[in-house]
Amino acid sequence: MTAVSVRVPAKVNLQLGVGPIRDDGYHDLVSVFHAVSLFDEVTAAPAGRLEVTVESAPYSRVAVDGVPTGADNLAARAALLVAARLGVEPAVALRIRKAIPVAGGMAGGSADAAAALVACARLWDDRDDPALTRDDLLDLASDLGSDVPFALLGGTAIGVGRGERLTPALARGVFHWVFATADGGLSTPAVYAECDRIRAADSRPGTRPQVSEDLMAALATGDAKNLGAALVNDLQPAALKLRPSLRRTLAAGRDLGAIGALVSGSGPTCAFLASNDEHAAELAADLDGAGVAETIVRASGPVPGATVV
Ligand SMILES: C[C@](O)(CO)[C@H](O)COP(=O)(O)OP(=O)(O)OC[C@H]1O[C@@H](n2ccc(N)nc2=O)[C@H](O)[C@@H]1O
Ligand SMILES: Nc1ncnc2c1ncn2[C@@H]1O[C@H](COP(=O)(O)OP(=O)(O)OP(=O)(O)O)[C@@H](O)[C@H]1O
Repeated sequence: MTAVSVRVPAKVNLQLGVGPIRDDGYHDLVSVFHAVSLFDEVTAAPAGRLEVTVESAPYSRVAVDGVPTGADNLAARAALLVAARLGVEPAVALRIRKAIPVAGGMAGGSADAAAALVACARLWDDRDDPALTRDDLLDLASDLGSDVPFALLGGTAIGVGRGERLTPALARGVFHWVFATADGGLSTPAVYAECDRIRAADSRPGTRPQVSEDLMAALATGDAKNLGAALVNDLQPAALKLRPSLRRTLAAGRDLGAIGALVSGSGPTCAFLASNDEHAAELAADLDGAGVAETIVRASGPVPGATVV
């Protein structure tokens, strides 16, 4: 069997509604996920034992030094789960080429896990009579992390529960984005904990979130301006508290004409919506010049989830 490569997209949450903390430590969410054209690639090749290498993708400047290469890499954990389910040895070399910022709020580790699930299933499962269905892969994905199922699905989708229970959303057209990455990541649990602290200090435990009607209407009609106005992230105040410099980044994007601006997921990457491709190119150049970010990258969405290439 030869090597299998899988390309997998980053995500931005168009809406991230966060409910009160649950007994299991997670928060009930309403998450409108949107997959964008910033891709990691995971190649799975037969090997003597499980090995992981991580590098920056060609033409990308992602700092990969903090990413684990042992069994705690999410892609390695995905390979181990698939091997256990199929009753085979996890004898695979996983080569991860990253363009998704690490600990950036764009679900890079989750994307690699989803890619490894697909790559290992293709490598080890019977093509004519597969033991693992798409639903089995989605179940394994949700065991790996709340964002992993969406990285399999891609497109635009509403996630509830921890964010792992997905329904595709009706979305028309293509949206053009500019992402401003930051130097150094933010820890997802730390951002959720800060969100709880802010709410406790305000005596507001958080209410059960609802899907934004305005957002769904903007998606269904492909109206970028209305989408920009409807973007919302309940984790943003916490991310700004932990990384105050992001206020300047968001303000710069708005001042330079972005039609929507928000922190992506748990941050610290900031996402800016442009009216069209040309506007995105201008906004990216202007944001680059403003010096308010580590790197500026353009992407469009929605794009498909983890795909064999
Ligand atoms: C911020 C988002 O990226 C938005 O899509 C996700 O909610 C985070 O998803 P993820 O990184 O896949 O998160 P997981 O690996 O499942 O959980 C990491 C930690 O994030 C917090 N967490 C995550 C999801 C959730 N619904 N509530 C939480 O409180 C918990 O502290 C948890 O221990
Ligand atoms: N394949 C991987 N790629 C990146 N990080 C990984 C990977 N496997 C494990 N990790 C660990 O996970 C941590 C979070 O990284 P990740 O890039 O997934 O963050 P994130 O994009 O903020 O996540 P999310 O948006 O899902 O909350 C990293 O600090 C790293 O130690």
